[in-house]
Amino acid sequence: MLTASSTAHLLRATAARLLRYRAAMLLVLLHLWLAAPAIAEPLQVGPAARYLLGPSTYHLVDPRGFLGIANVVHPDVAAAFRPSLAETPNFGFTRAAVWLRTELLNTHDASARWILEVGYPLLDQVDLYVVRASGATRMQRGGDTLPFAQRAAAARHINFELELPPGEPVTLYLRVRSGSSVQMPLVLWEKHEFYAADREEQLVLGLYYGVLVAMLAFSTMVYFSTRSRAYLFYVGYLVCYALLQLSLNGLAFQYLWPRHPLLNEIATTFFVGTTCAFAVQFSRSFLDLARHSRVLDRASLGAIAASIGVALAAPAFPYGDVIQAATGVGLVGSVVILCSAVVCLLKKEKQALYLTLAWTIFLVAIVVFSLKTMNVLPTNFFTQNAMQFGSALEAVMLGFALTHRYKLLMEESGRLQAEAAANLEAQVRRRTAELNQALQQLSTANASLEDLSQRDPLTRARNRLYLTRRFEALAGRIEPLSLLLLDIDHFKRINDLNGHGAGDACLHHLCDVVGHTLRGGSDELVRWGGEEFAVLLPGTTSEDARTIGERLRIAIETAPAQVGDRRIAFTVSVGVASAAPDTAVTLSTLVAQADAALYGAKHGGRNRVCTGLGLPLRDAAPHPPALELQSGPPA
Ligand SMILES: Nc1nc2c(ncn2[C@@H]2O[C@H](COP(=O)(O)OP(=O)(O)OP(=O)(O)O)[C@@H](O)[C@H]2O)c(=O)[nH]1
Repeated sequence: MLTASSTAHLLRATAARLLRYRAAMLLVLLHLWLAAPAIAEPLQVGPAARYLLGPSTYHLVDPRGFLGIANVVHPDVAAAFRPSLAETPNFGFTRAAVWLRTELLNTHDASARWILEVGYPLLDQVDLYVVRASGATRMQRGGDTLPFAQRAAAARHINFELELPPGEPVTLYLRVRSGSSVQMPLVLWEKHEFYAADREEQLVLGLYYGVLVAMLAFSTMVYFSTRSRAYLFYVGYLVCYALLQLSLNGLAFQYLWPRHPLLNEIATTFFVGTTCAFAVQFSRSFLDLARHSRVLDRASLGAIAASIGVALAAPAFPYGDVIQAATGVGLVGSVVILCSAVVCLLKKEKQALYLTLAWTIFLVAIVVFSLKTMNVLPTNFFTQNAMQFGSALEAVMLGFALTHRYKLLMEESGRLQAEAAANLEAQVRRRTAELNQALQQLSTANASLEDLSQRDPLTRARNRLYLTRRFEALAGRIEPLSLLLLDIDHFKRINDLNGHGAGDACLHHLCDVVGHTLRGGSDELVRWGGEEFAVLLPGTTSEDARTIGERLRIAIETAPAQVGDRRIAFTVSVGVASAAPDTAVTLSTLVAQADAALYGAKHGGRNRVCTGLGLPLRDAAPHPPALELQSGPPA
């Protein structure tokens, strides 16, 4: 305790300093002394479980923070205290030490235990002096610069345990200094009620964080399924925002880092910065802002840079400086997001509607909470938890926004898939058609090659290969079959007299004449080699074959070839071979028979038709056969 003389000395020194540094303040104080109301009656603490002390407190602002308890209990200084009147005495951001004084009188229960709760968890130093009527003073320290374990009750708000002897007035002095805003929601609780209320509050907060965690899980899953970065930024925003809320309401200090008051101090400003950065980046990405407004996109980038600056400054600069910058950044970020959402909404971007609603709800919640803090709105469950309700609703609304976006993404992906499937189908159809066409061309080319391989290149008549295959195809026939062999008479002479080209022309001419003379259908002319031709006559008896041979001979004899300006007449000798119905015969046998008959025709004087007789049909004839019939002009 200080002596009276030392107190007087200290007061004089105080007054001198005030005079020196704050003359204006002194005038105000003098005015206050004159106008100060008499010290009110102590607040009577009775059977109620909870007392709001705000309206019954008096305060004194000590700008330099040099006043101690010994000074403030002095009647002269005590008279300078002013009634707070507000439910929550609020001094904003101030470097001054703030003194609060309230007087209590327990009129009720000797056994009751009391807790004094300071409901603003960010206050750095809160010293409580309990001054008994006897003058005995007891001091307790509190605030978030002390480890959490030093709190009287393990609760998120700063608190002190009090003894209030029945019938004895007790004066409480609270000295507060803080880098944060100095707000003093003071509540006196009956101890059991305090714990019961704390449990209820924890339940509400648990529900709130449950909503945030659910949104977090949902967005994380959607991010991994869509890889859309807007979801990632939203997840970042939710994590930082949840940590910010935990820091602001004291739960982070209670549960996450109770032994690290310094970390607690840094956390708030750090998470304001990161939350703001993620929120703005989320809105940029979500709204595809660069496409809609370059100005707002740049403003967003600026807000993000400032937010990151705040987060980096958090551990490096005093809390009191950074928190003010953080508040400004948070405000600018919110305005930029809201403007971006409204601009996109005006451009008929439907998903901007959700963002606008979400942010409006959040801002309304801030306003409600602020109005409650300013005592414009009453303190009740809703106004007290306005921020929690607002941000939970905001998170849900943003969840709607992301779900809507997810739906759009899925629709787009479905459309692209259907388009791709249709394209693929069309491509397959086109390729199949091309392939079929190529196959068709190939088969035509093959057929053409096949045809070419079975034709004589000079006369374009069929060749031996064709005859062989045709003959094989006739195997198992039941009709008769005949073969003629035609050989131009004295063809060497034609060549010699008219030239080889004229000889070729005669070969062509022969083919034309035979082609026109033969029956259509199955009769076929084949160039057998040189000036020798074969005619296959399926279903033709020996008799008919001879007749056809004779018709061909006459046609050739009577139709000379026209080669340039010359007419070249020539004749042919014809050998006929036949196989009876149902008899097996080989081509070589038939050819040998026809060749023998031709041999007979040549030797018989040429230009005639001879039929082979007595040949064994199954084997090749070793010798020229006897001739049955000779036809042609008289030798
Ligand atoms: N221009 C031409 N001449 C050919 C062709 N093939 C074979 N010759 C000729 O046909 C002639 C056949 O002569 P020969 O075998 O002596 O028979 P030939 O003169 O008709 O006498 P005979 O058959 O006994 O009436 C030869 O001079 C061959 O050069 C051809 O494609 N074009």
